[in-house]
Amino acid sequence: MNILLLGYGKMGKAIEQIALERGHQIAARVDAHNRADLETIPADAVDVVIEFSAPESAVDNIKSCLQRGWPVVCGTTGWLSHRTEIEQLCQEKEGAFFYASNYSIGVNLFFRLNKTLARFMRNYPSYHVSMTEIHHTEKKDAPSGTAITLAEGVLEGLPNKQGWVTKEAGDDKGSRINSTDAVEIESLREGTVPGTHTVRYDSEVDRIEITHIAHSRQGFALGAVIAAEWLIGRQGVFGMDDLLGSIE
Ligand SMILES: NC(=O)C1=CN([C@@H]2O[C@H](COP(=O)(O)OP(=O)(O)OC[C@H]3O[C@@H](n4cnc5c(N)ncnc54)[C@H](OP(=O)(O)O)[C@@H]3O)[C@@H](O)[C@H]2O)C=CC1
Ligand SMILES: O=C(O)C1=N[C@H](C(=O)O)C[C@H](O)C1
Repeated sequence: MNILLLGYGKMGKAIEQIALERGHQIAARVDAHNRADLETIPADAVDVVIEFSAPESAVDNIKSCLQRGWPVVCGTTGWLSHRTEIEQLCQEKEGAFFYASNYSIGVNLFFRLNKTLARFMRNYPSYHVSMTEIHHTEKKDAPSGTAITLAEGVLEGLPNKQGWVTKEAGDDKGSRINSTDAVEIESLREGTVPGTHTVRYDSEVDRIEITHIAHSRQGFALGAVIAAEWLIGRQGVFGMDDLLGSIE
């Protein structure tokens, strides 16, 4: 397939390498410097767009591609307040849109483990749930998209929790509620860490915790290319559960 890479930074380059190894072609590479070129690319030169750019650019990028009739696989985080708008546009254009906060197969298994653990902890209110995510210092958004998905999974399992809050005051993009009623997320930025997520349950006497550690960006990139291969020929709005459900 002919892939348009929209965003050609750390992820765009990792995706390019895996796409080429899997026999695909790169139709174009677009980043902030040559964004205007997007409008000049012939519609039939592109089978699918893989969009990993920045929180502030994702919405315009996705809209432009759906308007052109291109299927879009998006991995950019930090733009989800516009999700309904994008999904409506996709339906209106009878297009195809795939989003995941994390394309790694391992993280998606971890999401399921997290939901199961949260359901299991429902009857043990003496345990306090909290989360930590660690990423490289270039990351623009906090908390990570993956941490938000994990928090949503915890909230599904623990109906007494009222939302999520970030640990640092002033960085709260969740509901502003008492942290004892909420899932607390701590965001740390260290060196070149690709992505580490921990969910922990602390009591007076012990701690249960689960952690996913990405050793590199390869897992994210491979998942995004597999999602692009899967998306071709489909119409609608999709996520990793659709993809994994169809290959299990
Ligand atoms: N869902 C997932 O599995 C994963 C998601 N991510 C997310 O993907 C995104 C990108 O991450 P990463 O590659 O590490 O970031 P980088 O900062 O390394 O790369 C971002 C790229 O986007 C480009 N860009 C910025 N603005 C625009 C624009 N308006 N149009 C097109 N391109 C633009 C930048 O161009 P320039 O260099 O010219 O500024 C750069 O090439 C982040 O939101 C991150 O959270 C990351 C890993 C996994
Ligand atoms: O910015 C990153 O690097 C990552 N972003 C995603 C997120 O916000 O969850 C996924 C991964 O953890 C790497």
